[in-house]
Amino acid sequence: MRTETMMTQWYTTASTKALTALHCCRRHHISHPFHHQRLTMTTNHGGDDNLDAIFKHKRVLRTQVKKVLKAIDPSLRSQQDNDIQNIILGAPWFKSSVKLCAYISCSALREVDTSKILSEILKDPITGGKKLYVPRVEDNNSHMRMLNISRIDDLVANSMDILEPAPVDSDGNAREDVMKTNDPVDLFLLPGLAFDRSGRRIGRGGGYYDTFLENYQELAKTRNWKQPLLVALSYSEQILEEGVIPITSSDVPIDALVSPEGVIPISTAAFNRVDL
Ligand SMILES: Nc1nc2c(c(=O)[nH]1)N(C=O)[C@@H](CNc1ccc(C(=O)N[C@@H](CCC(=O)O)C(=O)O)cc1)CN2
Ligand SMILES: Nc1ncnc2c1ncn2[C@@H]1O[C@H](COP(=O)(O)OP(=O)(O)OP(=O)(O)O)[C@@H](O)[C@H]1O
Repeated sequence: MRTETMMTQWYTTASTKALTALHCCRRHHISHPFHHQRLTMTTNHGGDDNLDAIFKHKRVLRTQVKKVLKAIDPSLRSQQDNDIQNIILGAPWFKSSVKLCAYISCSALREVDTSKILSEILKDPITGGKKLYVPRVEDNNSHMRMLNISRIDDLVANSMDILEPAPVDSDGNAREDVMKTNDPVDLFLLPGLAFDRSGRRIGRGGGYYDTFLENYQELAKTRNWKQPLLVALSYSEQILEEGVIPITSSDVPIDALVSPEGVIPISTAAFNRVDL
């Protein structure tokens, strides 16, 4: 009873903070794009024994952020889409990347548009020198693969209405799975619903990305590869105040955020990229 009351209080305070953060974002449009705080995120808020409360709180935050995203004026959203994509296209860490994993944005989900970035990568895959891998959900067990595509036409809508590649290409050959390749991925462009400036990220609740990233990081470690830079794309309204996003030990922290105001480096890896 006492624990329940305490949890409800914590949960209510956190929700109020989240709403305040959302309102602040909307009014002030984030005035400090470069936040020089290094990432030290090994503990979680409340511990895994509070898992139910954490998942419940994440669900509340998802609902609130979705509402805010739906309320953004389409022309302002489109402006943010352009700004974010232009920042990425002009960034040295993007230009120098050779093997990338990126998401195929879904406008119905109000995700930051990636179409311009994807077209640029796929424009001239031979001379452009970049290889692209995109998500394909395999089952309901949080299992996602990243498969190679070389043309936007390689994509078909899945049951969730998100475009994804068929497992085989038009010639009937199995698409390359990034977990089975011999070279490291340098860059992940990640979707998400909410973020903070310390690297916390909330996805859509499937656990797909966290599971995938943990497996990929493990693979990179066993092969002695440099870890990829994990960069999330975020509308200003999705960056929440510190202390609002609860995390568990399964949540993989991001290295940097790109919002219309600029790149926000977070981890030591991001700060060490002198070109960031
Ligand atoms: N563009 C894109 N592709 C992606 C992801 C993503 O977040 N964005 N995923 C990242 O995991 C995986 C797919 N996971 C997804 C999980 C939920 C929903 C979705 O439509 N959720 C609804 C709520 C559904 C419900 O609660 O019943 C929503 O968010 O409104 C979509 C994709 C792989 N591909
Ligand atoms: N109360 C709960 N107890 C244990 N596991 C849960 C609970 N609620 C949800 N989960 C599971 O935890 C996993 C991860 O959820 P989480 O909220 O971390 O996802 P996410 O970070 O939004 O997703 P993604 O990694 O795809 O972006 C999901 O597979 C979900 O089914």
